[in-house]
Amino acid sequence: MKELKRLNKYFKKYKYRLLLGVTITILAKVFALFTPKLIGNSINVVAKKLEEGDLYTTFKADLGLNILYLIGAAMVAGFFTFLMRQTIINVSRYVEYDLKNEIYQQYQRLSLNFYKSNRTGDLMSRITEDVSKVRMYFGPAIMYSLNMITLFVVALIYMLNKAPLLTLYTILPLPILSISIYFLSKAIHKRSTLVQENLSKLSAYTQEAFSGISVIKAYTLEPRINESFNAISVDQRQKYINLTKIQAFFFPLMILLIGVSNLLVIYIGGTQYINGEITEIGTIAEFIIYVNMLTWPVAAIGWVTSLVQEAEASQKRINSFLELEPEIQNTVDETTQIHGTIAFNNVTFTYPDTNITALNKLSFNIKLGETLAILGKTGSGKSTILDLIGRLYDADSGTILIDDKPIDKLNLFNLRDSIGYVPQDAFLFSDTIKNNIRFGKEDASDEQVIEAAKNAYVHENIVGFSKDYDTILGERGLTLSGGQKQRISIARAIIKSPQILLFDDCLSAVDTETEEQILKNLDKVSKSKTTIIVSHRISSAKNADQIIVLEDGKIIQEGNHVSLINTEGYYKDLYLKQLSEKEIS
Ligand SMILES: Nc1ncnc2c1ncn2[C@@H]1O[C@H](COP(=O)(O)OP(=O)(O)OP(=O)(O)O)[C@@H](O)[C@H]1O
Repeated sequence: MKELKRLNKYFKKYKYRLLLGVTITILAKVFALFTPKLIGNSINVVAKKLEEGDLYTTFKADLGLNILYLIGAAMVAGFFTFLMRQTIINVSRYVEYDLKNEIYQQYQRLSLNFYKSNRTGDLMSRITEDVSKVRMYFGPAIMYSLNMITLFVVALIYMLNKAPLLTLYTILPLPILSISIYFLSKAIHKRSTLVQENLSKLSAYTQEAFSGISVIKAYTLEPRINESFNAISVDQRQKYINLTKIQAFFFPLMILLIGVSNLLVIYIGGTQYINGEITEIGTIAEFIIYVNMLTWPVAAIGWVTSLVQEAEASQKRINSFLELEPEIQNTVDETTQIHGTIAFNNVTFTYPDTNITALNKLSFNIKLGETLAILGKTGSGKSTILDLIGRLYDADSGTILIDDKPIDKLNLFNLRDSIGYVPQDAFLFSDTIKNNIRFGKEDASDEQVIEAAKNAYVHENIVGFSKDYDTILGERGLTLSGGQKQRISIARAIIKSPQILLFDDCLSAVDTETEEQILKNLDKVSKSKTTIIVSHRISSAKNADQIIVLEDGKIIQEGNHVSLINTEGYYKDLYLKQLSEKEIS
């Protein structure tokens, strides 16, 4: 129960609703337990008529009254049972909602590395499957426990009052039922976990196959994919069959044990009645109903125990995420104004998961409003520089200064707010083009959206779509070309009008003429802003105030376009190569 302690705050939060739920549950059960008594009484009335030949009118009146009470008690019990579910199960839904939000907010707080070291499937299952297991602890587990306790206490008092010895014999098989259901529930849980695991494997496989459908078709991989899919499906079928087999024991076991209890009541109750130890025949009927009413709550002890164990295991997994502290922390509460000078002094950074040293004692300075272009072979550390400026990671050694202040002494949210970042792989949400651009500035007017799109040189493309800016993108919407995606992603950064603009090789999918046009526009919009352009093309870098060339996380060349094309090295070689390519084309 240690892990579930974290949930006590929710008991506090919903204490009044829960208290109401407890009261209602007790009332519901008390009224439900009138039924066996009244049925017993009715049978006694009939027996009296048969034995003593009561007047027909007295018999009718007595029986009628009993039936009336019976209907009344059943209706009241039914009403309270409805309210019981409305309170306790509702509380479990509120807790489920709160817990999902708590986990989601924690996910948002955690740093990028957390996402790198955990699979998306795991993150999803914490918030869906694990939370729903925990909800079972709050809802059904509490409700059935209360049910069981109330029923047991009240029924036992009634029963012991009526026939103590018969009571003992009647409840004898019940613990066996409870223990068997506990083991059965555990076995069911084990097998259903296997089914769940295989199901996620199956859906992950299918999802990947659908995402890569063009590769599958191009390489005619369908038979091979079908074969693998079939193998997982067969496995899934077997796991389901195993689960069904064990589930099939559940009700027969209950019926068997109820049958045994009923037999005991009839046999022992009958013998006692014959011997005169029980005076009323109605008692036997009353006890049979008690046994049947107690069976499910007693079986529920076993079920509830396994529910609590599952909830504890799920909460343990949830806690392991909730207790994580983000690696990147905001240490400054007051607002910090960012202007945009950037300085790297001897910065070294190694990715913790791969142990790759992406930057090695790197130093450079960018003045306010200047443009720096970064070139270099793939894997030389260009994108890593941009990640460190946005504090997606912290450097291992050396210092990064923004406006002459160490980066970690700035308000993290102000820092990120002042950056317009265009990633290498443009990511667009399944929403309209307009809203995708507006992600950069929530309150942007339509005119501002159009202006940004024009500057990113994508306006013409957008107005060519039938719903222009209201065109939906994403899986069920329009598929854009790589270059169009990149330019919408640029428009998103421009509209923000940030102090620092970071472009990570985001013109790679556009032709050189469009690139030139966009760069011209960018020059206009980034007049007083600090800009870093990562690229593999000389054309993107040539107008920058400063150019650095990286290799293995170190600067191997720096200068401006003119100085670098006059120096032997990577830049000049690339320039000559791209120049000849241009001539060919
Ligand atoms: N998230 C990450 N986790 C672990 N290692 C990484 C991660 N990102 C990059 N690396 C490694 O760090 C090195 C530098 O990567 P980086 O992405 O900065 O290079 P790049 O110069 O931008 O490359 P490209 O031109 O291909 O985009 C590479 O060797 C890469 O494998």
